[in-house]
Amino acid sequence: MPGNAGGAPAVLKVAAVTRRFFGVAALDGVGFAVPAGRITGLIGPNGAGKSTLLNVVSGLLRPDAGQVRFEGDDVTGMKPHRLAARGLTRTFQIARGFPKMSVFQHLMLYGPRQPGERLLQAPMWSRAARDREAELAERALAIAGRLRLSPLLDAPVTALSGGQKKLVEIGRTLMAEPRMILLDEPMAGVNPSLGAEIAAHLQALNAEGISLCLVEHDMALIRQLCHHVVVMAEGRTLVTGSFDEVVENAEVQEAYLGRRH
Ligand SMILES: Nc1ncnc2c1ncn2[C@@H]1O[C@H](COP(=O)(O)OP(=O)(O)OP(=O)(O)O)[C@@H](O)[C@H]1O
Repeated sequence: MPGNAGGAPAVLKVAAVTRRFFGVAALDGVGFAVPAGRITGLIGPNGAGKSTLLNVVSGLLRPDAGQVRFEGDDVTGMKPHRLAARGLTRTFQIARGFPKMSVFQHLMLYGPRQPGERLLQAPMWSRAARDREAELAERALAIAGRLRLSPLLDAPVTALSGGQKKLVEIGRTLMAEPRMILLDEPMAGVNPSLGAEIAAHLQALNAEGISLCLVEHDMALIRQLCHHVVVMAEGRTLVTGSFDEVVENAEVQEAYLGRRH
């Protein structure tokens, strides 16, 4: 297992975040810090609030109370495209997308553009927009290459396996040149060999300085990948620490594993 977070400064801070659905708190004052330049695992039993938290941090849901800070700035409630422009992106558990579009078109769709620029309106493009589009195409090809998606660039996303879709999700986030990526179950339902490949990609991205925070149920993967682990239960943070520290914790064993020593 990698060493612990070792006092790295926080890239992301979640403070006292509450989010209710029909009066019931899915998040109930949750707070924790994600160390910069590391891989953080966000774990907890079903219904703990992990997906809701990811939705709040990535701007899909507004919290009822509390604050989210990214690189020191208050980004609470900021829309996903603005967060992406600031360097914070996310993947989805089930890849979203447009069934008729190819892998290449998907990647291109998520490249950062200047305000007013639109894909597929070639006659209206300015020279600068065309140059930018060419840059984005080059970037999409490079990302597909590193994720071993090049042979699939022209394939419609519907033709991909679950694991390949997860790779496109990662590729999509990389188009925004992120400094931090939130990943919602990046290996769930993926065959073991592609899962190992995805794990290696995540480690390589992290080695390049991108902070990662992933929700994942597979404890072996959390142990293998994560420098730091945040355990949630019932909408709150139960404990944070290295994998070994959190699994030793009696409250975690009771809440997460359903047993006490
Ligand atoms: N859109 C919604 N409307 C109503 N309740 C919701 C909604 N989204 C989440 N909840 C509720 O909020 C609580 C937390 O759910 P959430 O999906 O965030 O947990 P989780 O930790 O991601 O669970 P899992 O590991 O099963 O995905 C659950 O009780 C869930 O039923």
